[in-house]
Amino acid sequence: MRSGPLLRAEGVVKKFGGLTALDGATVEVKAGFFTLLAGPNGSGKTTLINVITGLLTADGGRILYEGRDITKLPPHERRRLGIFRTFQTPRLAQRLTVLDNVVVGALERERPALGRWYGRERELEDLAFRALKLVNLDHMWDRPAGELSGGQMKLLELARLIVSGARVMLLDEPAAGLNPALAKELFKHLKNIASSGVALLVVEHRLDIAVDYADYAYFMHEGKVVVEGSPREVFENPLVAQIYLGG
Ligand SMILES: Nc1ncnc2c1ncn2[C@@H]1O[C@H](COP(=O)(O)OP(=O)(O)OP(=O)(O)O)[C@@H](O)[C@H]1O
Repeated sequence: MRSGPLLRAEGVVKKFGGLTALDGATVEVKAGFFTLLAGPNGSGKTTLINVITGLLTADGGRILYEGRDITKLPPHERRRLGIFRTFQTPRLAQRLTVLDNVVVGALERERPALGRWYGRERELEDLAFRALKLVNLDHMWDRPAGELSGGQMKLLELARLIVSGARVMLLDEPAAGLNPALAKELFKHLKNIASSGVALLVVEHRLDIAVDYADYAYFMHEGKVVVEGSPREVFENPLVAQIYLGG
């Protein structure tokens, strides 16, 4: 496993008019690690994800990927490097089977060289099936995606990301709307995905339920990282409690 970070956002500044949403935020994401990005509402978490994907242009700081400065790359080129994000609502083909939804994800990755899969459909399905196994959806492989529960659709979207060659996954509140038990179930799968070698950065403000699954945590406040360390250390830091209570 690589020891340096795959991705580093360094001293990122982002202003919206007179409001400073990011005020020199620095985070690192390592391959094989599940990294948590926590903080109260409005602390800049989503803005940071948007700057990392290139959806927003930073006013200061830089984004490094494998040590290379990608601050000026447009979003589609960052995607090509393997930097992916999910959206609140999964984008799935409802009438295709669960397995075929993942196969389509794999084909998207190979778009310039689709022909190379002719006669190798079996191999492609095996790849898709392995991704389904990672998120515990393999038993549903032949069901239409439209029949899945909301939580299962999120898992299917993650399986698609796995086969589409994501090396960095940025997930903005993937457990939003899930009760604590289901959220923990999701975090368990996220831990497996990270262990498979992906650099995973997950926005979640409920530190208490994520603490046992993540490897590292950043806590943001007013556009800065104010506490970082093991999730347990961050969770138990008095400043963190104070900020949440104050908010
Ligand atoms: N497009 C925008 N235009 C103006 N202000 C914005 C914009 N996007 C975010 N902001 C402001 O920037 C600050 C940081 O917002 P951001 O959404 O990044 O916080 P967050 O930590 O993700 O919060 P939440 O947990 O509520 O999603 C907030 O004050 C927000 O109102």
